[in-house]
Amino acid sequence: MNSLMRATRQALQMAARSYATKGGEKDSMPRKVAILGAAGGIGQPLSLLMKMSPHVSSLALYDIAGTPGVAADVSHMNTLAKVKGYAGEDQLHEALDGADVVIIPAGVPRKPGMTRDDLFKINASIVQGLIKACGEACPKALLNIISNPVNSTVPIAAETLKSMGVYDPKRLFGVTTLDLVRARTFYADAIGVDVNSVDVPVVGGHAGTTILPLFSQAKHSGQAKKQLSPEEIEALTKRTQDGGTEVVQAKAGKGSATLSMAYAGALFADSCLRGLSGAANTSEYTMVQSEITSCPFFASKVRLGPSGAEEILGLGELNEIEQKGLDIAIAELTASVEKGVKFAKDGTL
Ligand SMILES: NC(=O)c1ccc[n+]([C@@H]2O[C@H](COP(=O)([O-])OP(=O)(O)OC[C@H]3O[C@@H](n4cnc5c(N)ncnc54)[C@H](O)[C@@H]3O)[C@@H](O)[C@H]2O)c1
Ligand SMILES: O=C(O)C[C@H](O)C(=O)O
Repeated sequence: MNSLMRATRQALQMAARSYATKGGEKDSMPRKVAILGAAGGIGQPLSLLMKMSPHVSSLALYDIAGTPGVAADVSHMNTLAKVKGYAGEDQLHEALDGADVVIIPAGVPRKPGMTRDDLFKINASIVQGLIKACGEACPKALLNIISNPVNSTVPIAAETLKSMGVYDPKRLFGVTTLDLVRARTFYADAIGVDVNSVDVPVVGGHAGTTILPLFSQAKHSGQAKKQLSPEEIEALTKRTQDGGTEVVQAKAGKGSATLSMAYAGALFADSCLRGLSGAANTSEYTMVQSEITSCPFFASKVRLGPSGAEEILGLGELNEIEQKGLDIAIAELTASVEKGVKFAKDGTL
């Protein structure tokens, strides 16, 4: 195995975090992962990365079209997972049947000048339809929602599953991992330390000011080359909140983050799989149904286990600026959650 392949596989093993199960043994459970929207900008590299995961034995690639090609391509990789492509709605249930984890990057991305909420009109129905199929075909699967606006699509998913009588709040996740990935990268660059040693909590939601990095709680090892001023922290906060827009503008009409999102989505899905297998110390920041703030859905650190989100951890101590940011985030996030719930209940767009 050459060094690039080894490094990539190691990265997929969650940056060399332990993959021992509680009993200290390697997981041997066959795990099925389904990706809905697998032929898209995120879906294709995400399919590649999940095919490289040592935790996936079966990979179902679903999209409205284009998946036979993606599946044929990815299936030639000499890694564990057996790959099958599914195209069109009449193959959706088969794709989902027996899935342990379903990753959903289906839907339209932003163009310059748009907010994530501008995607609501199209993506709300797409997510609702796909979640309904999940509720029918694999109600016990862990659902990883990537489709924007995440602040509304997660509550839409919850309401849809509730109306079917199969909602388990421990099994529904909004994927906010890209915000963590960005905050770590930007912070490590700013203070001049090894990015692998950096940890920055990012809580709240996944749009603009609802993305709240907590740099006062940032950790790293090694000697920082620079101490950051309050102005520099403010700029880092803004850059983290606007990370998605930075990519949308750079792509100039050709979509939003796909490669970094596929990486982030693979990290999160991999943690879900390790949690399912009982791996110790598995936690991620993710949006879940939550009581740690007044907002019914909120992203914070969550301990993952065999039943999904087993513990929602608190926010820790916030400084005065972060506390103000939290108040702003909660107000905006609550409105987006309500919008999602209303759509799911009466179809209001
Ligand atoms: N959560 C995050 O951090 C994050 C990051 C980046 C992008 N996103 C979001 O992810 C979504 C996808 O982005 P992309 O760049 O991959 O877009 P894309 O247009 O490249 O791909 C989307 C795919 O979804 C498919 N699709 C549409 N309707 C579908 C349906 N009913 N069933 C199955 N598949 C369907 C399309 O055919 C397409 O292949 C967007 O909403 C984007 O805003 C979220
Ligand atoms: O910004 C977007 O529209 C896509 C995604 O939410 C991101 O953060 O990159």
